[in-house]
Amino acid sequence: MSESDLRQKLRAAARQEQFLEVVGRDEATARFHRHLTLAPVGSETVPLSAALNRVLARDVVAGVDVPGFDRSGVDGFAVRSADTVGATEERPRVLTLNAEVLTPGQAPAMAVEPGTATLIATGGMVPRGADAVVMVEHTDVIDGAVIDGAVIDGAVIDGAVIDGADDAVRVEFHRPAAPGQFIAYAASDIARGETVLRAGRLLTSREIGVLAAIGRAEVEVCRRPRVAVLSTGDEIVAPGDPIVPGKVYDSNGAIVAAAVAELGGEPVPMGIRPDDEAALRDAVEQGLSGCDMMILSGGTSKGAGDLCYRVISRFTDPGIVVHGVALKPGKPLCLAVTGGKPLVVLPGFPTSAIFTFHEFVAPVIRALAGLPPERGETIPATLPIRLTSERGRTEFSMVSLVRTDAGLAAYPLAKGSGAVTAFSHADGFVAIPQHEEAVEAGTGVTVQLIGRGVEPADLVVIGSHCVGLDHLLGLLQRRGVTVKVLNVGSMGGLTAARRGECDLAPVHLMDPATGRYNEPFLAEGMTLLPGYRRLQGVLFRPGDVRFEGRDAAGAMADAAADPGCLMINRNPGSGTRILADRILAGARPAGYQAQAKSHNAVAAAVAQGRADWGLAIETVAADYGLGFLPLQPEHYDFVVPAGRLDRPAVHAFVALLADTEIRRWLEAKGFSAAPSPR
Ligand SMILES: Nc1nc2c(c(=O)[nH]1)N[C@H]1C(S)=C(S)[C@@H](COP(=O)(O)OP(=O)(O)OC[C@H]3O[C@@H](n4cnc5c(N)ncnc54)[C@H](O)[C@@H]3O)O[C@H]1N2
Ligand code: MOO
Repeated sequence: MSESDLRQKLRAAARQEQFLEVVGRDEATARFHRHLTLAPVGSETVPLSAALNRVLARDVVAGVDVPGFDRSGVDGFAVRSADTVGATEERPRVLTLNAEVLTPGQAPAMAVEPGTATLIATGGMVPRGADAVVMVEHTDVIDGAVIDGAVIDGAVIDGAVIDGADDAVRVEFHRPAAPGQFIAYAASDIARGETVLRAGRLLTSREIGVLAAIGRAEVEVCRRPRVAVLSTGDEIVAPGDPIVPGKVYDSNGAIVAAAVAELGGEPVPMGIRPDDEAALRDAVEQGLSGCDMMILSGGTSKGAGDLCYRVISRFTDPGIVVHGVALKPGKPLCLAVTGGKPLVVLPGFPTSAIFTFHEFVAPVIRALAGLPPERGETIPATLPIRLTSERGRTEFSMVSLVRTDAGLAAYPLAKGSGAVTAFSHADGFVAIPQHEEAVEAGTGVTVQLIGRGVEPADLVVIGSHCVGLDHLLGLLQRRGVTVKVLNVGSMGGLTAARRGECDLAPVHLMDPATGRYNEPFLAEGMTLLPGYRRLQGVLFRPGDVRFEGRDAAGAMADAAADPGCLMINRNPGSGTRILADRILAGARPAGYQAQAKSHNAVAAAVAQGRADWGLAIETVAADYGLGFLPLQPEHYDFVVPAGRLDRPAVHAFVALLADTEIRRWLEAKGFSAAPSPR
């Protein structure tokens, strides 16, 4: 490309198209629904064996009674209850046995006349005259040679005829029978003509059981709406393919397809298309022709190459009805309808994509699939930390809920719209109205629950992240201890421990005055469980002579004086930042303001050349193939808040920490796990 062509392209890309009109959530929904038929796309009949997770298309009315006859619920004797009145162990009532045995499936030939009883098995048809069944355990056969308990299954005397007054078999009844005792009357479960299941019901194993009980071999279910799912963007790579920096695995395609299936739709994955208008046009045409609905993601905002919206704008029946919603995440959402079919472009950012999917698209899929609208559940909680928000958009913050003595605390999972994990780790979200800029710590909020709601964990861990701890917690989970982890850094963990929000706060905080780790930070009543040590040092690319073979402090001093040698720093409040500031003693190397939030982020920046050096732990340097100059071991310990030490899950964790096998594993991973001199 010539330089002038390039300049022209740059100018065009820099002058971005604006959103059509940013509207509120309710207005966006109303505009979308106005052009849609929110009803099942059709129905089909399937065998019961294929009915699981389908949605019933019509009410099901029973054509038979269940049970279809008066049925005995026990092995015993069918009697007239009046004949047993006053029976006791000492003065039993004696009845004469009728000459038939009622096994299940066999219609009675004889009535139970006064003074008689008929031997009947569980599931047998109660004969005329009888109004109760007495369990065999509460009787004695006077002529024991013919009948004992084992006979009742029908094996021994099945078909045998006990006739003649001389041969009469008599049975003693030791307690009175209540009328109706152990009889399930015909139609007591399901009556013929009764509506047993209603349209819109999701068929689980339980509903399938009901259908089988009334003799249905097939059932009419809603046809699953076919939903084409397409990811767009030059940078998007299919999972399984190799990846290089700058590219991104297609998570939207997988999550949207799975969510469509969860909602009763049939996802039709169309893979990935690059930012190419013709390719996108073809894909949209193909998706719309074979499906009831199409969902794209990416390329809907203002960036160079955001083509989806342009491709869709050619539809005018009515085509795009919303482009831009006053929500965060989700602003660039594009909702369109063509040929009566919904056509949606979700924002590319994963959290934005899945959030807008659940807000705007899921209700439509449910309706097309025949499912009733989902009822949103809310729960009150308190914000433990201040939450800021962008004015002008209703902001939804994903939160993770933690139980405290004072109720639930809602921890914001502040990872931004680009994160993939925020939605999957969240228990729910809170909305910050569009005119508010912040919600202060301690404010009561209403949490809209997602998924299965709040699941209390046995062990709540809030604080600094470490791969060593990940391993320990994984072992605990496998031993049946449920764990909830929130990585909020050492300072955040300490504050959570002070408020009693966690069982363990992993921390690595050095007191700048004394150089001592963790202990100086403990508040009254807190206990410190000694963990292990991690070697902190300088990360650099192998072969960089500014660092290779040098001592860490000297190399840092020289780097700080060289404007061409870029540092990547850590966030204030992290243990590593405290260490860096202590060693730099007021020096401000180039790059000092760039603050990564984890050891891994420091390593990635150095490995990819966006920075030349930074401080992190040795294990991470090894993972990224980087050089490492050791500075000092830091203590990674666990703060236990007052009153939590005796919890069984904490005990289990303490036992793990003491396990020789585990300490050996930690040593092998580069952590120093020997009892630490303090
Ligand atoms: N100047 C402005 N820039 C942006 C604005 C704005 O108002 N003014 N809005 C921002 C908001 S809000 C969002 S959300 C994003 C969404 O942009 P797009 O929908 O155009 O999405 P892309 O630019 O294509 O991608 C954004 C981001 O997401 C990644 N991505 C895309 N597809 C996938 C996928 N299938 N799986 C995983 N990740 C995906 C992509 O690589 C980008 O990192 O725009 C802001 N910009
Ligand atoms: O609305 Mo975007 O989804 O803020 O990130």
